[in-house]
Amino acid sequence: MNIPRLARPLSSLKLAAPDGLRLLDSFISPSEQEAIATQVAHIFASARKICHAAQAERAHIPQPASVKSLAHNLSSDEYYVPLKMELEPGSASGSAYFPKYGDEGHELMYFSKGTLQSLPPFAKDFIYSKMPALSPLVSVEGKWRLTLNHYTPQGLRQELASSPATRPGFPYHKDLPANGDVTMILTLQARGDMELVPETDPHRSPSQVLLHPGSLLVLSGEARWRWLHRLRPAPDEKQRMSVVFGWRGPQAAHG
Ligand SMILES: O=C(O)CCC(=O)C(=O)O
Ligand SMILES: [Fe+2]
Repeated sequence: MNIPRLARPLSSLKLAAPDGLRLLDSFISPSEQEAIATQVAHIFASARKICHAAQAERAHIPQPASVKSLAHNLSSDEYYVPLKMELEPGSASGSAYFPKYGDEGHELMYFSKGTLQSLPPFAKDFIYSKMPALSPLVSVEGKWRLTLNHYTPQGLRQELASSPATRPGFPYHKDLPANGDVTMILTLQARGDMELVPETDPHRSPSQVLLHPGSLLVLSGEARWRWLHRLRPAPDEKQRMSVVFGWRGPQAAHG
């Protein structure tokens, strides 16, 4: 295979890593990170704004008590807002925005259409310019899905109180089949502490991977389909964002 070797095999990976996991440190430069982070922050800011306006509108419509209490009982995981955002002139991208996805401070958004053309411009540019480096594992052709994660630290240190801030994590999961055969996680702004366990032995001590800003973690094969991964909550005041690309090849057997 023509895939670049692990840039940091021993210091970033502790314990045996699953087959199909590759960590590409410094996959993009600091200025590329900055440019992508600006775009992702802008998309989240627009989503919050649209959501806020829609809630304000709903608040003006009197709701029966039964509806109100039902709404309060909804698990936060089930609450998402479908959005159409015009990210480039003349074309609207459909997405689903979760203001709180599990842990407090974790916002998630995915772009649902599954085509390269429906993704925000920064994601298309990234795929066209950077994916050739992953050939032949991944190619530009095929289906693309994009998930954006935004993790805001909670309980920021006050002048007098000394409770440390904690950045939320993302609990153990396996990416949905709809996310395709290869998952690629681009880390922005702050380091992520990832842990992985085999789904058949979830209580064993996890393999650990440090995701440095600018790194790309590639999960395929065993690592994609047979292992679970999570991001540990971190005692850190820095916000972190991740851009997760899911790719399915044109010949893939899965529907
Ligand atoms: O934020 C991360 O690094 C991981 C995100 C993730 O696992 C996902 O979006 O499925
Ligand atoms: Fe994931």
